[in-house]
Amino acid sequence: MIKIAPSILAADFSKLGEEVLEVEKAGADWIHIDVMDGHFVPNISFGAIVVEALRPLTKLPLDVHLMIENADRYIEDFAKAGADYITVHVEANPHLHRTIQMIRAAGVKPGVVLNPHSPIESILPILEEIDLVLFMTVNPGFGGQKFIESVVPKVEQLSKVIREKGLSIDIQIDGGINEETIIPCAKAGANVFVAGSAIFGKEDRKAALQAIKQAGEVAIS
Ligand SMILES: O=C(CO)[C@H](O)[C@H](O)COP(=O)(O)O
Ligand SMILES: [Fe+2]
Repeated sequence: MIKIAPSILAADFSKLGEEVLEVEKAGADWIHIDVMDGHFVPNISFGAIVVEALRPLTKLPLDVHLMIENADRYIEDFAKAGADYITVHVEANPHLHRTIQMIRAAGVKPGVVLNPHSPIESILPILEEIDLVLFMTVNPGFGGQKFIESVVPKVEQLSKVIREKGLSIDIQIDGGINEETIIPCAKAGANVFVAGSAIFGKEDRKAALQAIKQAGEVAIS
């Protein structure tokens, strides 16, 4: 089953609550929340208070993508704010086991993120500990960038490993997803798709979201 997670990074921040409600009504499965610190990535977005503000508005899972250094220091804050998933970058977290255990201990589902150039080998030792792997198909930091197709074979490889090990792990793709780029990713085994500009950048969010979802479903049918 294909899940769509609109990224609020591309929403109108002056009416963020309404934007979230609109994509929920349009059929969103998760809400993707991009946290950027201006260190790990060159951009600054927002912190846990935004998660806390959105939590009472929706029952959808809040999927918090931490593009920050020292993630351990902020896990408790995001958990208390109401995150359902917290994903951390392998490139920014040298003590991944500890970080993942902290997320789990805080009652949140942990996931790891790989930048487009990062090999899947770096996460094989912790596959049993996580609920989600996120493949970046752009370099993190900004919305609206072009999809990097060379990530797709990595998705296929990991998907095979997960199947062989009999694990139940969501594979998420983030960056440049639209109704065309979702096709090779879904075929490669991904099942959760972040889309920012391809949904919030469109007048008719429902039509945009449903077109992306349907393209993914057709690809795997
Ligand atoms: O993590 C991100 C950027 O670092 C965003 O989730 C991603 O860029 C979504 O935006 P778009 O769909 O417009 O590419
Ligand atoms: Fe993201």
